[in-house]
Amino acid sequence: MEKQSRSLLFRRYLSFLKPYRIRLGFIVALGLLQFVVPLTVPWMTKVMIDEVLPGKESFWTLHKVVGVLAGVYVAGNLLKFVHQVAISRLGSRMIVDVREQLYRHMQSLSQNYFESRQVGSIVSRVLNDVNGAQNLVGGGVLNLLVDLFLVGFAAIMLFRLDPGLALLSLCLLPLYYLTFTNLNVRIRFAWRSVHQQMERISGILVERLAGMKIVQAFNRESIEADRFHRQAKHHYRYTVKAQLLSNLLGRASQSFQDLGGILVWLAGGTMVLNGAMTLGELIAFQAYLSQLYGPIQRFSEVNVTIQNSLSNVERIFEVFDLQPEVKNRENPLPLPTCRGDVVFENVSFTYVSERPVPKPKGQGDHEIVKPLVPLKRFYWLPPKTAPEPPPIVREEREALFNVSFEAKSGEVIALVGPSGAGKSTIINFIPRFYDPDEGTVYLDGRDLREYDLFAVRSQIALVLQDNILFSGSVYENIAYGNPHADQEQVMEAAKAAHAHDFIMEWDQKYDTVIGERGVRLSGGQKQRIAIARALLKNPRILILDEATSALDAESEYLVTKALEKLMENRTTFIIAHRLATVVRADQILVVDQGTIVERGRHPELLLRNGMYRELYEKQLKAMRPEELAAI
Ligand SMILES: Nc1ncnc2c1ncn2[C@@H]1O[C@H](COP(=O)(O)OP(=O)(O)OP(=O)(O)O)[C@@H](O)[C@H]1O
Repeated sequence: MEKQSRSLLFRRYLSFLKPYRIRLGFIVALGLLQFVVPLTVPWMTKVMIDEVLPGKESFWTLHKVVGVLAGVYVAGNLLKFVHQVAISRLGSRMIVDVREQLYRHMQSLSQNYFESRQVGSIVSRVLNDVNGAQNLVGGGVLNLLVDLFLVGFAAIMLFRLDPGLALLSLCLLPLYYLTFTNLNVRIRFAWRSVHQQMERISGILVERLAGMKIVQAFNRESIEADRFHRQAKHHYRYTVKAQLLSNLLGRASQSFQDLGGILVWLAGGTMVLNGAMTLGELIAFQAYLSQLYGPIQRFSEVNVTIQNSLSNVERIFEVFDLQPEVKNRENPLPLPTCRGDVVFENVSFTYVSERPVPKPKGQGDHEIVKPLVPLKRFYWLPPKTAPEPPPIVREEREALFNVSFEAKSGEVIALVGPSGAGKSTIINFIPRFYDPDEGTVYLDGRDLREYDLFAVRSQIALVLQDNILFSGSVYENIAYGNPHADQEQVMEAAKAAHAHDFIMEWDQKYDTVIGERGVRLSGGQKQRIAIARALLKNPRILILDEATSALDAESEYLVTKALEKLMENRTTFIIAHRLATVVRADQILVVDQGTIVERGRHPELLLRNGMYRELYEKQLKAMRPEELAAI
């Protein structure tokens, strides 16, 4: 991420307030009134002491002054209430926008982003960080604008009452500034540690909760609980440190305020005794002084919120600053109809991932954030930049070299080869999850990158090995393939996918709610619902990462039938694990170490005595008699 000064970060964040300019103006105006009204109080105290109480005015004047004072208090309170409500509503509204835009942006990011991060740490940005950032608007920060006016007004009044005394009372400010600057930078770093630690906790927590079966099967509960305890303990430590520093700053600014007051009592008291100042003037002076120090004191309190929230905001903008690797060119071509001719021409690709430098074994723990501290011990000026990002290693893994092949519309292309050969990498280029580093993928004769990304993806459906179903009803899961489909079409798709019968056996039928990732379903059922979802999309190109090996014979038969239906009249790419599919394919590509080593139809390849024949014979040996009969 580009290094950003805090003020730039603050301004970028506040740009989310742009649509609410009028509301913001109203809030600032209310805030001004809320503070200006009580500013009249010290002046009225002076009038009371110097004019009303010594008996220079009538009782009626006393009543009038007290009446005005009461009015000022009531108005002040009312204004404060309305002001607070308006601020919290604006803060919440703004956070909805930030969260929405962040989520939209995340969805536009390339697969690489999701593959190189833990789900929990991504979730932590959308939920925890955005929540924390809200306080920048809600937690009294907007009052600071108003406080600026208040400080100015109080300073003018102090100089009007007595310039010499005013200078004396302000001489502590430079010292206060240095204390503030140096404590402040430490508070910011402390909050950064807190948020980073929270991200680590949530990364591992989500992972372990999703894989609870493995945790329990390997009896790792108590080890996992210990890990959680260790992470939470560090989060606690960092939070305590951040709060301690914040508290220290609060007390320091209170002490400066008290010291200022004492100096004024000493010098001002002497002046009153010498007759150079009236008692009322001294009391008014003290009151204005506290109104000058009040905002400064408040600022040091609100500063805790600012520092905390700014480190959240930093993390939000880290995500906003990431650019999708795969995106539309300018004026992309529409793709209203698609034949489904796919050509790969000399495609090469290297996976590049960037991750923090791993700690050497025995030196530290990747589950715990190292406490972050400022670079210098003392700052005369507030430091301008964010801290250095952790050192990153760039890992490159060459995955494909010069892959070329041609798939004609309606053909079935099977990709076979050993694990890690590059089969999934090849099919990832078709929906543009990645773009090739070299070479070109053509669709209907044109470079895939010339088309609108959304249009390309709407022509493609995927049925993956580990089919992800979302929490919701079966109906919603199938309709995910085409939100415009009606009930009849959803049922048609389910029938074609051989899913209708088992769905109708459930009490709630299509309304049955399936758990997160479809845990209540068997492997074969999940697969058939995923096929129904793909059928409903009615794609021109179909990508199957076929995984029928884990299914029993009955499910496999039904899934195969469903797949055959799904493949009719579409260009189909299959990462084939089952010989039955491979044997019938129009073209078989044998992939090994990132290149296509053999290609052709089944009988030709068998004759070649190469890698295909080897794979074929290995599978043949492992086959059940009924599978052999099917071939
Ligand atoms: N996101 C990634 N980042 C880095 N390397 C990757 C990534 N995905 C795959 N690879 C690497 O690229 C190579 C090809 O992987 P790929 O998943 O395409 O193989 P595959 O033939 O589909 O394997 P399998 O049949 O086991 O699924 C492997 O060495 C793999 O480790």
